[in-house]
Amino acid sequence: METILETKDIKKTYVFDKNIKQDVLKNINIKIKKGEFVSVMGPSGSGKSTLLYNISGMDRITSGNLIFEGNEISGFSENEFSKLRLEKIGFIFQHINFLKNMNIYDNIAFPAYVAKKQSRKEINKKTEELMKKTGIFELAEKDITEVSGGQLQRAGICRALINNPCILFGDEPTGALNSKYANDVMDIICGINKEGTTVLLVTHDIKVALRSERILFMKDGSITGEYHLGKYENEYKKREERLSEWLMKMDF
Ligand SMILES: Nc1ncnc2c1ncn2[C@@H]1O[C@H](COP(=O)(O)OP(=O)(O)OP(=O)(O)O)[C@@H](O)[C@H]1O
Repeated sequence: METILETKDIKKTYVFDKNIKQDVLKNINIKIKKGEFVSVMGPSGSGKSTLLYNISGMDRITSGNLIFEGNEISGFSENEFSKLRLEKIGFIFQHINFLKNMNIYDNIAFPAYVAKKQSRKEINKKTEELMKKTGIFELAEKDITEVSGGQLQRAGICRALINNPCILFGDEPTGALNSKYANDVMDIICGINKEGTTVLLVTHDIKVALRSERILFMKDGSITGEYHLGKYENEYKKREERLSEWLMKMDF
């Protein structure tokens, strides 16, 4: 299968002052295949979110190579990264940051208005389609303060998908939700993956990781293990046993 995203020896170093540096990502080499569903797990502070932000173009790596759809992008300018994020990348945050003076519908459609790749008619069609798919169509006119956390998270997924990204990143996308909402959100993400979108999530939650086909384990800024679960089917119990056993071996 074709690789959509590859990292070669990427590093991220935070410099606090002249003498204090922290290497948060240390020579990370990963390959994500087109259409794959990958989760990143690991202890708190191991660098999972930093990895996600750096490989999605939200933040800049310190050194190494970042290859997206076969093109080296680590040297991109801010403008080039903005364009790439807008057109090719979807990102679901744990705590969605919506614009306060816009209703849910316009918040979802906003990145499409900015990208100017779709006509108004196409944007409306896509927005409605996504809102129906995630079960929030009736909330279109609502203010962001008038909906539940689970509904807001679904709206965040719609916004992340409005420009038809090739790859969807999520930083603890179910972290702020109760288990019912978390399950619904994961059903939606799995559905999107089945339709062909590559998904890469950071999670602490084994239930979320169980939906993915491959788990990367991070410790102290390095990928220290990976586990192939295979495509999510119905053999939930067996997957849970296998993954729990592996995570125990990884000291998680
Ligand atoms: N902007 C920043 N400036 C300085 N240090 C940072 C910054 N962002 C993260 N760090 C540090 O990098 C390390 C890794 O943080 P990161 O948030 O990536 O870990 P994580 O594995 O996602 O943790 P958690 O599971 O708790 O969210 C931590 O020591 C953190 O303090």
